[in-house]
Amino acid sequence: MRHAYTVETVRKAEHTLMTRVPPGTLMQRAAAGLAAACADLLGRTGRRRGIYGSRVVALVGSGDNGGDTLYATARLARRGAGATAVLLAPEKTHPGGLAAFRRAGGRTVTPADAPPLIARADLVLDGIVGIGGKGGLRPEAAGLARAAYEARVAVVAVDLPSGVDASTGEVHGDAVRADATITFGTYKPCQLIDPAAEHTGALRLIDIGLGPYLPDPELEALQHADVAALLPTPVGESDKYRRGVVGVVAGSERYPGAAVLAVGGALRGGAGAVRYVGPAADAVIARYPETLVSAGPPSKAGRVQAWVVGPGLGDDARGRQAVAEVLASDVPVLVDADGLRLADRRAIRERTAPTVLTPHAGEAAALLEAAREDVETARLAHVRRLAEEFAATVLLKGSTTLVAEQGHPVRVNPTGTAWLSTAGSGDVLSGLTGSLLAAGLTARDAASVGAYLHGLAGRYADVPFGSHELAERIPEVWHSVHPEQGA
Ligand SMILES: NC(=O)C1=CN([C@@H]2O[C@H](COP(=O)(O)OP(=O)(O)OC[C@H]3O[C@@H](n4cnc5c(N)ncnc54)[C@H](OP(=O)(O)O)[C@@H]3O)[C@@H](O)[C@H]2O)[C@@H](O)CC1
Ligand SMILES: Nc1ncnc2c1ncn2[C@@H]1O[C@H](COP(=O)(O)OP(=O)(O)O)[C@@H](O)[C@H]1O
Ligand SMILES: [K+]
Repeated sequence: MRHAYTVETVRKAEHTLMTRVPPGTLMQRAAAGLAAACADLLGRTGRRRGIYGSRVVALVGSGDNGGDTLYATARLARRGAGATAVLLAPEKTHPGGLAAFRRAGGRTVTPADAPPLIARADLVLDGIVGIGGKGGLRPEAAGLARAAYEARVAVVAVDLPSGVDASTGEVHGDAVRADATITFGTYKPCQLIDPAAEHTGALRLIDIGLGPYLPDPELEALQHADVAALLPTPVGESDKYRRGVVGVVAGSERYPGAAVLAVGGALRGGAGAVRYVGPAADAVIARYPETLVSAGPPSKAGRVQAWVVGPGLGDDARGRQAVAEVLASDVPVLVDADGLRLADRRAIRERTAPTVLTPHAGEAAALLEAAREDVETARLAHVRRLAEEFAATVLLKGSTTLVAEQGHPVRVNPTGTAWLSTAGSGDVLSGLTGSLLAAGLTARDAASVGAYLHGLAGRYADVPFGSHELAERIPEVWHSVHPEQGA
């Protein structure tokens, strides 16, 4: 599991740790890790395939982020790199870092003289601001970031790409675009949540001894081992009912395909059986003959361990009634797509069994009466608000999928690809996640494991793919996560 913390928490932990180690220790740990990571990178990608003779340009701001950068660049200079520091605030530059840099033979220049040096560099270190940054980059710093981007030089962000909001992943104004980010002590939300995560590049954590001083995480991201431990596995005495039956209420005369896609996802999520309820039974059976189908209302369909309601449901009276019946049940319910529009807000809030809502940004905006772009630019705040207002587990889809439930750290999905933004891919996700719910995972685990597997399926599928491909890829994905199971 990867954990991330906001600036406030990082500062508190650092404060405690700093009282227990000699002054300057943490910065030296950070700089040593940073220099080693840059050395690796220069070895692999620099024009000279190594540190000696390489050209390193450090962009140095007024705080400790600039200090880390100067100490690290001094280390590279001592190993033969030609090092230049662009000082954005010469009179406020970290004095110890600057002295070390000069002793190592580094030279300093003004921002005005920097662009040609940046264009010829093998590596640019972004030490403009770290966790002390406020708002987007100031114009002078923004110009340097642009010069590096336009010259296609490799950029390593020190702690985080300067200009992004460390605690929320929001980006207000100009920010550095890094190829790699070397972060210290713990991950920060900006490295995991878009739009800031898009600026981060490859991410590496340097241990500076902060771990014991950090509280419960504010954000977490599952990794393969976490997902493997959560995947449902049939045991000796399992039968289809014990493995869980998932009911799928989806599709309409107009959108039969949504039913097929949701059922396809559900068949791959580990439940023992899939029960389909709705008017698209013929299409479902034609593709997946193992589905149990019924044409009547959900309340007459027989027992299930979890319901999925909404994909392609349309918005007529039948759909509305089906959503109400499902919400009135005493088993976990996942509400997606049209279901989100048809569901009565109070009925969701008053449920005692778990409820998972899976809106994309547009649906989330409608639920919160907010603007879509506000949801997209401040995903963390909005997913938390939804979880609170609806007293539900909320999976907010999009470029970064987030799962929020009150009283728990928000989960960030680390898998996925923009190729998933194709019609019907959300239907597969809802079926898959509902199946995990029926198999007995908690709402939060089902949502985060569903998003994880779905995201990997998108990465495994040959592009460009149609959404039906995603369900077919799940066994392969399952196997990659849990090598003793799956394809
Ligand atoms: N604490 C620790 O134990 C450890 C911390 N470590 C390191 O310290 C970093 C945090 O250092 P920090 O607190 O000095 O803040 P930092 O991010 O360098 O920036 C501060 C200055 O930047 C300026 N500025 C602000 N916004 C700006 C903008 N938009 N555009 C341009 N400039 C802007 C503003 O200056 P102003 O001009 O307003 O006076 C402000 O004072 C952390 O990320 C990590 O790298 C490691 O060594 C490990 C141990
Ligand atoms: N830019 C993106 N990067 C990664 N994943 C994305 C992106 N855009 C959308 N997705 C994913 O694609 C799926 C789309 O779901 P949804 O919006 O419900 O589409 P549909 O309604 O057509 O099924 C979601 O899983 C979402 O997280
Ligand atoms: K930085």
